[in-house]
Amino acid sequence: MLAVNVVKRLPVFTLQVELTVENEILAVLGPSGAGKTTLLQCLSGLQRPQQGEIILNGRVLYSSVSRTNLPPRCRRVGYVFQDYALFPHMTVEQNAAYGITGGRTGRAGEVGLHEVLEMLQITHLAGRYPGQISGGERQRTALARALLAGPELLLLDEPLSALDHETRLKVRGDLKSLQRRWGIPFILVTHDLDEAAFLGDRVIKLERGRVTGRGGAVKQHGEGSLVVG
Ligand SMILES: Nc1ncnc2c1ncn2[C@@H]1O[C@H](COP(=O)(O)OP(=O)(O)OP(=O)(O)O)[C@@H](O)[C@H]1O
Repeated sequence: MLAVNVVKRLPVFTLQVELTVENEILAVLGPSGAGKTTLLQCLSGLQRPQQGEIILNGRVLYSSVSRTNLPPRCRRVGYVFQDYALFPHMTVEQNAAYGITGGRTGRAGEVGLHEVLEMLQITHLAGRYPGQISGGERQRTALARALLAGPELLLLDEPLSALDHETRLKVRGDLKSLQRRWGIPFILVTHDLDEAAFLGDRVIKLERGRVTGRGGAVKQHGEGSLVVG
């Protein structure tokens, strides 16, 4: 379980978020500039909050009280970036294998590289380079790399935004079953209400750094409003 309570001052507002996430998908919805990426970066260790704490399965990743701030590589937090950030000079298999690090425990130890490639349906692309595969396939490769690092939490920043409509519909179903199979919390950032409703077991809406809506289910109610259920 992830427990978060952070405060981070930004130039135009203060990000102030308190939430817990079980082994489920939390969708974070909100307009551009609301602080969604900043929140993910605080969780992954790429940015440092000013106050609060972040606790993942009982491990303190950040605490302003005990002055703890684990570096990203020690957090066991996977991050799939909006543009997937694959290494262009490495094949699909090499990119995915980059996630495997010696001595780490977790699902990556049990489930090997080839099983993950198989699960994500990219085995036949193992020898290709990122420039030779589609957007959806690049996304799967980035997911494979993130999962093979054995994360206890997976962060996905607009994971479907680079995909066309049809691929998006397919991949979002796959993402949901992947989370069920992997059994760790996923936090997924999106602008898209429909996507949040489909993917999120729970949804929060972030505006100017504050949670302005929480719901178990999102219903479209007029122009993009969030009905807290
Ligand atoms: N390191 C930083 N230093 C200064 N300002 C920052 C920093 N990171 C983010 N900001 C500012 O904080 C606000 C929140 O940005 P953030 O990228 O978190 O929003 P977002 O909700 O992810 O937006 P988008 O959906 O457009 O990606 C913005 O006003 C941004 O300009």
